[in-house]
Amino acid sequence: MSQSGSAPYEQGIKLILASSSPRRQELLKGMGLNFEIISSDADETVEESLSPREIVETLAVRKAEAVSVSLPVSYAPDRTVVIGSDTIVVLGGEVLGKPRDERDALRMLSALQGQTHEVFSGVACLSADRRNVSVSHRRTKVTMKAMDEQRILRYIGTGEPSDKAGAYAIQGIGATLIEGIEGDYFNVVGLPVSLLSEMLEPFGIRVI
Ligand SMILES: Cc1cn([C@H]2C[C@H](O)[C@@H](COP(=O)(O)OP(=O)(O)OP(=O)(O)O)O2)c(=O)[nH]c1=O
Repeated sequence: MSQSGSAPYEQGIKLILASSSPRRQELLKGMGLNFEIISSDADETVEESLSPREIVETLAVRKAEAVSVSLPVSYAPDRTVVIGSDTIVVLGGEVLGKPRDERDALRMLSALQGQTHEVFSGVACLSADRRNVSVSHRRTKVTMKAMDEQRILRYIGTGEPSDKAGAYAIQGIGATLIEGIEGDYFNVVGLPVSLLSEMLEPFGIRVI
């Protein structure tokens, strides 16, 4: 996937996305950057006392660190930057991650319908030697239309909710369930690209 002559390789830096999320891969591609994908197998359990911001930032760092420690020696640790990210949905203090099964998706969507919730995405950028670490997050408010159970079940039947925080995808059929948003749309999809571009600059990676 890496190519010479394209950012950030022209700057002599390798970029790695520590994510198996197709959404994050597409969004990073959309920034015009060349990168490699190495999925992280980091444990995603966190202490219940953490705030939403702390959860997404902790997990973003954990995912990036898990990949950085497993890199082969051919990656120059001071010239390799790893990106990790994590997204959660928060409704009235309750954190909603990815649904365990369809029943869990029904529970989540029944709670979210007709309400405004928040989506938090954390982003971590770190040099593979872990000398430079940058971590931040964005928060977006999303209002979902009121829906009856039949409509929710039909949406679950599309299969779209299964691997998405809060059991919906704003970028898919789920868009038709959304009344409005306040804040960064890309943050809801899983990667706040505008924030990420600012975070990459101190690592010598300029998007434009
Ligand atoms: C709210 C919402 C979430 N999502 C997705 C983004 C994330 O992929 C997922 C949240 O789960 P995450 O645990 O953040 O990410 P992941 O397991 O998919 O990928 P990885 O840990 O390897 O990076 O929910 C959407 O695609 N659309 C949405 O509207």
